[in-house]
Amino acid sequence: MGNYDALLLLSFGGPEGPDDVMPFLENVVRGRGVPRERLLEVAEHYQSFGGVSPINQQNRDLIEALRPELDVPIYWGNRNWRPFGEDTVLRMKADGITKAAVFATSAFAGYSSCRQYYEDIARISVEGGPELVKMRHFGEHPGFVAAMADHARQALDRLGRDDARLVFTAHSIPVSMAQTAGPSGGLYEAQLRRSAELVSQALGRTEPWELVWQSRSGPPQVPWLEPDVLDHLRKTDAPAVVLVPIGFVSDHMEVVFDLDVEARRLAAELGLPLERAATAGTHPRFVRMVRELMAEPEPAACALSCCPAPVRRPA
Ligand SMILES: CC1=C(CCC(=O)O)c2cc3nc(cc4[nH]c(cc5[nH]c(cc1n2)c(C)c5CCC(=O)O)c(CCC(=O)O)c4C)C(CCC(=O)O)=C3C
Ligand SMILES: [Fe+2]
Repeated sequence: MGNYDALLLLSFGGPEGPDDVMPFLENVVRGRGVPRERLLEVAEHYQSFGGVSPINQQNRDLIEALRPELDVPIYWGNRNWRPFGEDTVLRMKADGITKAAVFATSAFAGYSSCRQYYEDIARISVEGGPELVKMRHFGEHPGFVAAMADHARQALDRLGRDDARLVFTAHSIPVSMAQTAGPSGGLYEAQLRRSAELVSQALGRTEPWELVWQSRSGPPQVPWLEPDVLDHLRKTDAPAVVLVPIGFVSDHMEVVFDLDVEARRLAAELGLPLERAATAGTHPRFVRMVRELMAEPEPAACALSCCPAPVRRPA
């Protein structure tokens, strides 16, 4: 395997109990101008799941699935909650790790999905500690595509009808952030569309699919990518829908709340047959992809001008 002596799984982090929820959310939105009401609403989503985000267990499961695949130690650190990346890197240094591949749990270009992980790497890196090399975007990698296609197929089978439409979903982001994603802009959406098309092709489908957005945050006066998945379901002429959360790598809170609770409830009200495809999670082909990424030539870091941080607004 390449010349890495460890893998660092770098993730978002999430609360592990009711008392963690508000401090976690404060970490996430520090300086990002997310209105208080939105924060309290999202806190309720977490509290309705006992204050526990599924993302941490998902990451633990991914690490267990990766162990037999890799011949180097695997470390885990987060941006917004324990185990914090800062602490993990100190352990890696103490263990004598010199150069680690960084697998960020986010597949596509953009500030939130890519640049912010570079910022994390810069912040947590320490003198005499491991060099941290971020792996490339993987939303169009055959391993990711095959895992998503497999899960979409299973959801189609559960629904049991061949007239269902594939409706891909991804996290909405501010329009300004979408416009500055990638070296020449628009790369978040462009990569998502290519990935969705590859999944559709892998299923041998020629029917049209759609890409819609979910989990909008931020102040209402700032435009974010649309249409929202719920608005889309209200208007769709599709006789049945399979939601494919292509923009997420595991079934975390946005997926289990915004899709499995909200979208499902709406579909039931509308009488619209709907299933949700699983995310890549620990699909064996996805797990193998991590090893394949580590065996590739060391990826060049994105240019610093790429996916700039949004202008900060006070809450
Ligand atoms: C593109 C994207 C991804 C996908 C790529 C990736 O996976 O990295 C993603 C993932 C995630 N987002 C997550 C959670 C949150 N995101 C928030 C807020 C925001 N997300 C944004 C974008 C994205 N977010 C943006 C532009 C904001 C506005 C504030 C800001 O500019 O930062 C907020 C604040 C409250 C609110 O929702 O308003 C929370 C709690 C969790 C953890 C879930 C769990 O606990 O299971 C995960 C994996
Ligand atoms: Fe988010």
